[in-house]
Amino acid sequence: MNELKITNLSKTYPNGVKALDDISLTITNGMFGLLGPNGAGKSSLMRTIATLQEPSKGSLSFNGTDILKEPQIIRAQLGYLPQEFGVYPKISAYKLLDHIAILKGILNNKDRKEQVEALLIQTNLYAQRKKSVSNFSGGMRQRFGIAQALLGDPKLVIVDEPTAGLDPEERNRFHNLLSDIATNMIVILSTHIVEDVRDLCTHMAIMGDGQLLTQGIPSQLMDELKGNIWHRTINKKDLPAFQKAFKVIATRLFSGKTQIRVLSDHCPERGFEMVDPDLEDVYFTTLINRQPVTH
Ligand SMILES: Nc1ncnc2c1ncn2[C@@H]1O[C@H](COP(=O)(O)OP(=O)(O)OP(=O)(O)O)[C@@H](O)[C@H]1O
Repeated sequence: MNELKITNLSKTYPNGVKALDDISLTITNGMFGLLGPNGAGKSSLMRTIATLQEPSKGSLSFNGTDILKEPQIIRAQLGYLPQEFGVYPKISAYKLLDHIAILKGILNNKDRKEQVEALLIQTNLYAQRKKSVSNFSGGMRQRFGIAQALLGDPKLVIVDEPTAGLDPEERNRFHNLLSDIATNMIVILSTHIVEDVRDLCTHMAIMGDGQLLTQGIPSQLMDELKGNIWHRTINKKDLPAFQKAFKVIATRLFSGKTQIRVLSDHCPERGFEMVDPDLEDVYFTTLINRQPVTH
């Protein structure tokens, strides 16, 4: 079992933005979902774990090794799919993956050929191996991104907002690929898409304004809200009045009608119906309450 331990981690950028504020979190094998709105600090946390930037305070250890003191230990065991992969050179997917493998230190020709071919097959890109990645669709690029992250048999894989812009079929394919790899390693999925976490993750945390607002097992976090989520269809023009009177956590359109979900430990008023909490309720309730977890 691998263990990533994050203790009291803070990061303030030179411009004064406090992107991470005293984060403590322990992550073990499986898919871990890190949810938060834009600017919450997810990418800052991912880059710090990947040792691409140093924290201002706090410590980070991987399987007992202090990775701030010995960053090469995590670098050798890390696969990273960043939010922006940059520009792809106009060479074939096979050649590019082979090149990245050399950069990762896989120098034995036979081993490298085996790994590159196996990963192209695993990510369903073998048939397209002679095509340039710059001509790939968004979904194919993301699968290529996973292939490069898996080179060298990592124990920790970080994927930052991987499904943004993918169509439902590609997203599904990408999800299956991620869940297949997460059995023997830690996979951290950083996203603002609640469904990605709901579909894939055994553990999760929610960040807001650089702070860790909650963490736990998705089903347990949903159970904790049982009896507190109420639903009602309203006229759109009445929305401001409902927002004034109740804690409206979400507004959804369904067949052109406005539906609201309200957080309350009792029936807010006649016409509301109690519903089973979903992960979006956990997410929005957490962001509205904004009480960081204390350790
Ligand atoms: N290199 C940097 N220098 C200064 N400020 C930064 C830097 N990188 C991020 N920030 C700021 O830190 C805060 C957290 O940003 P970060 O990118 O970590 O959040 P995020 O949750 O990943 O959001 P997004 O999904 O938009 O990437 C934001 O206010 C952002 O503007």
